[in-house]
Amino acid sequence: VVPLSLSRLRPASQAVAVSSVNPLPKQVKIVEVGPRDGLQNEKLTVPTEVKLQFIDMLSETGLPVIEATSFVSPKWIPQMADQAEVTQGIRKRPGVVYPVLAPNLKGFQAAVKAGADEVAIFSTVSELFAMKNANCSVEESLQRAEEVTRAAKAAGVRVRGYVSCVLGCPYEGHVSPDKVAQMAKHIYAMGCYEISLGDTIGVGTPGSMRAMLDAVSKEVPVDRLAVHCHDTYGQALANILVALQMGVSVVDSSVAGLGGCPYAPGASGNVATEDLVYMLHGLGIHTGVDLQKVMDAGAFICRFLNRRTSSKVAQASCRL
Ligand SMILES: CC(C)(COP(=O)([O-])OP(=O)([O-])OC[C@H]1O[C@@H](n2cnc3c(N)ncnc32)[C@H](O)[C@@H]1OP(=O)([O-])[O-])[C@@H](O)C(=O)NCCC(=O)NCCSC(=O)C[C@@](C)(O)CC(=O)[O-]
Repeated sequence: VVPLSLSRLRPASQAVAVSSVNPLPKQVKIVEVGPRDGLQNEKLTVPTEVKLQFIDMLSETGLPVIEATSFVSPKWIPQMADQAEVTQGIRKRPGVVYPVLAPNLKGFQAAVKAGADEVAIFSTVSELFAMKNANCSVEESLQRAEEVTRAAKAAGVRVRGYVSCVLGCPYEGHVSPDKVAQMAKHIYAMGCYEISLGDTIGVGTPGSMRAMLDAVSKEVPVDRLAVHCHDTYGQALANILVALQMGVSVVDSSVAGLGGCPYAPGASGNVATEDLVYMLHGLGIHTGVDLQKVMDAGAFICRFLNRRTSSKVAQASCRL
């Protein structure tokens, strides 16, 4: 396990020009990643019927996208071994999309067989992270992604793309915004309809988020970008606010702040969906999401996992 070293990550310290920002979006699409990113790192095996009840509860909240599971190797991520049963068992609510992660063609084919109507591919800017996370080089991860996007196009399946470690890598430290921009451009050109920029280890600041989005939005239209912020250093909401100010209107989050990549040592969960919704509604931004129902889903899964929610909003609402 390589510890997160602040000196190697060189957090950006440039001034953020908040006075010259764009108006905030009127509406934000929230991509709930709790059932996948949220659960993939949990030691306790969550039974399929609990996962399905969790997803069904999330389906009732107004969330438009719920990433349900991942078709990765069960040897690598045992928690996702029931990917086909989960995909088949969801009570799909009309209007809600249920993407699944597909790291390679084998995963894609299994996902389609199980009835997935959207998949997500992933790559990264870090050679060491690619090796730890997917046992391949960055180049190989792109080849796999290319195979998936080609097969998806032929099958009429939409593909979302992730770029990981966009604000820092647990193994390589500082990441150049230009490198992220080139990777995002590459994945976008493959045919992904949206590129989610992952601060996998949550080391970004509003300064580094701004610098990275400045570079990426020169290569990919900003309305095709999403941000995916882990909250390890408590910067996620601030980083998301900067992204909104820069025109991003799609944000990934995880109910109860669950999550983290098993191959990103030291990283904590995603920004909590409850906290994100609270902030967005406070800014007058429409999400279509019912906060109380999200808190109920968070309480349900936390009860099962026997853990305290990481959502500050859920914690506060219990005290009130
Ligand atoms: C990518 C692989 C599969 C390569 O795994 P590998 O071992 O290098 O692949 P392989 O092709 O040599 O195959 C080895 C075995 O795995 C099987 N296999 C091969 N592919 C599959 C598949 N799709 N589903 C099920 N089984 C599969 C294959 O059939 C074979 O089985 P065996 O012959 O040994 O019995 C592996 O490294 C893996 O599953 N890694 C897990 C990666 C992962 O899930 N990471 C976490 C998600 S990414 C993330 O969290 C970041 C993100 C997206 O949230 C954004 C952010 O925060 O930045």
